Amino acid sequence: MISVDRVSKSYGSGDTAVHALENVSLNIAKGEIFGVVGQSGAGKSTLIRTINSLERPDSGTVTVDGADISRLKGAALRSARHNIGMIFQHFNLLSSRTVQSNVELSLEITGMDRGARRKRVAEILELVGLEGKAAAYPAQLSGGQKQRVGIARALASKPSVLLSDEATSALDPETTRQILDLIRELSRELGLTVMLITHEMDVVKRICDSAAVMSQGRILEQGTVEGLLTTKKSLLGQALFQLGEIPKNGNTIIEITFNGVTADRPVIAQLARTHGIDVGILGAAIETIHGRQTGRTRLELPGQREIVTAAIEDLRNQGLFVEVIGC
Ligand SMILES: Nc1ncnc2c1ncn2[C@@H]1O[C@H](COP(=O)(O)OP(=O)(O)OP(=O)(O)O)[C@@H](O)[C@H]1O
Repeated sequence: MISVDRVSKSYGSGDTAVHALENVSLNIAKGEIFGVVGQSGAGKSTLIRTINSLERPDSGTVTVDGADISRLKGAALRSARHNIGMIFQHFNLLSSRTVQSNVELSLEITGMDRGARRKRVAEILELVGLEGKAAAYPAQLSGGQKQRVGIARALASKPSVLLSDEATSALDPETTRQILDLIRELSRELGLTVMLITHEMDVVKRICDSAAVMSQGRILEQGTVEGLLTTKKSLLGQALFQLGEIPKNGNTIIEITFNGVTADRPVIAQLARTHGIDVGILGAAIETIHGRQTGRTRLELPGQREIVTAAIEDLRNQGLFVEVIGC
């Protein structure tokens, strides 16, 4: 649905040039929720702006729903842009207009008649949980309600793509969860493809199917969230699963990676029972992602080397990924 192919974009020239994007490639499938994470200045906003064509890449191609958006002009570009909705950190609502009027504005531009606009606004406000709020002004709404208006406005013209630029960064944790859940529901219900940029790893964990980590204009890694989280060397995995120092006391220290299938098995109890090992849990970072458990646990296995080796072998034979990280 969205394909970014070897896109580069610099600002300025010569020694002072800033390479905001360097040879960036990614593919987002229809209906997928794709997160882009990275520190400030990583190039996330530039990337999102090349996707809605607010920026033209210096080289490379951006295709959205089959349209080469990096090269379109005039009416063709305007039409391709109608297929892309966008939501923002600070909502960007017009304070002098009601909720109804804010949402309707995006439909006026498409030339839809007044009756059809009213009907569509009522529909979309219900979808985002704002029925009864059509006559309210932005100042009368909570942050979460304002973002719901932002989402309604972005989706009013039935785009197939939603771009989110730090849409939950100004919201408290509970409201963030509600808005993320709403985006996920809408994506599933409407078959909407979502690309969201964020500096919050938790956002990725909560709703994304796939993610890319950016730094200094480059993509450092990308893949499915489950894949990234269970890959030990993954930056995303490390950021989410911080298990602290490895003790050096002569005991064997292992890490078990759970990949969604095995996490609900009583692995540790079984290890203690079957092999008579007095297992110590040094840390665990298990998350439920899309209803499946994913993560790592760090265990200390005291006792005779042969018994511990046999126990590790046993875990591996159960299909678990086990690494010995200290002994
Ligand atoms: N219009 C511009 N002119 C000059 N430099 C720019 C422009 N827009 C972005 N940059 C530079 O490009 C780099 C990438 O910026 P960008 O805004 O894409 O990063 P970001 O990851 O979105 O950061 P943030 O999270 O702070 O918004 C930065 O070094 C920034 O200073």
